Amino acid sequence: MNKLKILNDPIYGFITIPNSLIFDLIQHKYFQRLRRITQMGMSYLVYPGAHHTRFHHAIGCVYLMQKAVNVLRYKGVTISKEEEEALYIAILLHDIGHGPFSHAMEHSIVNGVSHEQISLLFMERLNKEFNGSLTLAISIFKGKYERSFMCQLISSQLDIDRADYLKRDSFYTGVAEGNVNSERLITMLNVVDDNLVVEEKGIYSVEKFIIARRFMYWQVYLHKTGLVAEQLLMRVLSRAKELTKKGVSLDASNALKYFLNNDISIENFTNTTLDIFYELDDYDIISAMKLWKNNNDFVLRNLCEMIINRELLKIKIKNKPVKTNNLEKHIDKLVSTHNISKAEAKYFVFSGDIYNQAYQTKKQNINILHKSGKIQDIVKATDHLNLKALSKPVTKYYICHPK
Ligand SMILES: Nc1nc2c(ncn2[C@H]2C[C@H](O)[C@@H](COP(=O)(O)OP(=O)(O)OP(=O)(O)O)O2)c(=O)[nH]1
Repeated sequence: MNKLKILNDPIYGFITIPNSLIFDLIQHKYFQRLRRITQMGMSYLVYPGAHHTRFHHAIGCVYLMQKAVNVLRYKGVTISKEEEEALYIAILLHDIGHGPFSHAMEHSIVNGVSHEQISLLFMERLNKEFNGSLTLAISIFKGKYERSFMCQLISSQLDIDRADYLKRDSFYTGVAEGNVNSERLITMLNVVDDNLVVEEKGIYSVEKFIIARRFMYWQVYLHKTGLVAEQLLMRVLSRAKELTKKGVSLDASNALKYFLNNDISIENFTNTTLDIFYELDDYDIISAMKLWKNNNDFVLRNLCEMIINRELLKIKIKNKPVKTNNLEKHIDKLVSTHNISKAEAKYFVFSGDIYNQAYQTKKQNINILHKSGKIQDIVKATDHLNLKALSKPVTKYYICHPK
């Protein structure tokens, strides 16, 4: 069977699958599941085109990693065949642990287990099945491999992940401001003492990249309507769990029922849990909400209806934390109009905060290599007045309540 396939990607054009192991991993049912996990959670309720999946993103990342390997080798950096393959595997599988709706449900299906931890569990399982062929990829993914630049290509402030998702999310949402020139950024990469650097002539592309990511966070990923939808989605699951604990039987797929019935944290995330997690994707959640919107429970029924019919709560973004009496006012109103308890009303009246930092000065810095050989953090190397200011973390606050 010919395993050297070519995929057609709307962003980069034809993507060649580099070898038969990568092909077998793509064909594997664990990876195919990513076709059913949306990349941007509920953002498609705001940007109707944003229906792309983790599958698209992972394949795009492999393409960019191939570019990076070629560019670095051309510049004289040695990368062995084994290292090259490990880089492709690590980037292909870096998001394999994302659950339904990606970030939107990360903290509601399981307790305190990140998608990176679940990605690692899948990689370790696949490593057994593929007789140890993923060992080096796992070491790179964990950031343990001694050649740091390889770990930095997988996870840093200028990594292949970000280079793909900004461009891809910009394409599928139609938000032009996120359209970074990923291929030029990669062309500017180099390695000094096994650390990733960007050549001086790439400074303006790096500036654009940092600003584009900031724009995408505030304008797209944390868009207030997407935010309220994702908050409602989390509440659907916590209400469903609460009802299940009280003995109410809810219709759902077996996989979803398992996570409603069991509080899973990293300590009890067993091999069986992983098998069941593999069964779970966006479709389980959508199907359940379609059934639950007719449930007798006021809270569950209304939360599901709001998402399915896109009749969301009102949301206001503020620069200061929301005052308790502001929340109480809306809670009391809901209690009296619907004759429900305060605890039930709190499913529809809540506040929270959102946070973003365009560039972190203290970890996984983006380093610029000057022609003189000097290496400098981008914040110091640039004459862009705003870049230092953009290193400050920004927190905003929100309140949600019925219209
Ligand atoms: N709708 C929505 N999408 C989000 C949110 N946070 C992140 N995303 C999307 C934007 C990107 O397509 C992708 C970025 O997250 P990943 O899990 O791929 O990477 P990671 O968390 O490492 O991102 P980072 O390196 O911190 O930028 O997820 C969110 O709160 N809501």
